[in-house]
Amino acid sequence: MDEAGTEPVISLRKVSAELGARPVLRGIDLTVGRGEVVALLGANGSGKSTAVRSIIGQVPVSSGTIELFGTPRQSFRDWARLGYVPQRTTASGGVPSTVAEVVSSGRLSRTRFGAFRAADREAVRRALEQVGMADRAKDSAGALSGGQQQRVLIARALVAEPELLIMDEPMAGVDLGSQEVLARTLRGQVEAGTTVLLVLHELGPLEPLIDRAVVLRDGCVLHDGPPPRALGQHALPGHDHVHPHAPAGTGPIRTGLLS
Ligand SMILES: Nc1ncnc2c1ncn2[C@@H]1O[C@H](COP(=O)(O)OP(=O)(O)OP(=O)(O)O)[C@@H](O)[C@H]1O
Repeated sequence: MDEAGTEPVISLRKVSAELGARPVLRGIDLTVGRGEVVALLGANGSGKSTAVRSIIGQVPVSSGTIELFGTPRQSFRDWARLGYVPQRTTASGGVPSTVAEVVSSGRLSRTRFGAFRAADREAVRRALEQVGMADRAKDSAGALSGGQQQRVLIARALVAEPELLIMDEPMAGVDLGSQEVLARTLRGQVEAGTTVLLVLHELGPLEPLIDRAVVLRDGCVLHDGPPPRALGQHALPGHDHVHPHAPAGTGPIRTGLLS
């Protein structure tokens, strides 16, 4: 643990990244302090996913520095301290596995030599309970609805009891019931002191939990401060965000994301 209590959990300074020949992040600064809940907002293609993927090392940066828990990302090894929920793909990944198996995979970083003990099995049960999926543990992950799969992916991130949770659009394509479960789960995490960085396309039901919002536009930070009021309320006509997971034919979702 950080003795001083002031060291940021995530720190990006002047980070730039290119995908192919395209500059996607253009010198962004982003700091997340211990216990903070920060929303990363912005229009489609503004660089939100690329920013979080650069933090976890999935996207190389061309300049700037990234630190996790005060350690330069290149030398950071303590990945069990971090839980990551990617932008939703299927929880089963095409491989037939049960809900309990998917969640157990998130616990490997906490086991000794991969051997599961009673405490690990208990952690899996608890994580599934947190997301309201304890009764589905033996079901095939591929047979679940999108919202249920998202709950399983969140349980997989929580099962290692991370200090930092990074989630890429956790509410995307998730039904109202699951959204409420996820908001409640996240509230529990925040109350327990977990630091959270969330990519969102609107604040929605998570708004009361958000301490600060960072809005990206075209790979640059447009706003860093209190969550802009208008952002959650679909307020500004003409500022559309088309969600990649939106069912065909639903049209753009208006979010007023200063795009
Ligand atoms: N593998 C890739 N190769 C080239 N360009 C890419 C690649 N992945 C993403 N991009 C481009 O990078 C830009 C930023 O993408 P990114 O996914 O970070 O945006 P985002 O803000 O998360 O968008 P969304 O809200 O749609 O998820 C987009 O213009 C996108 O087309």
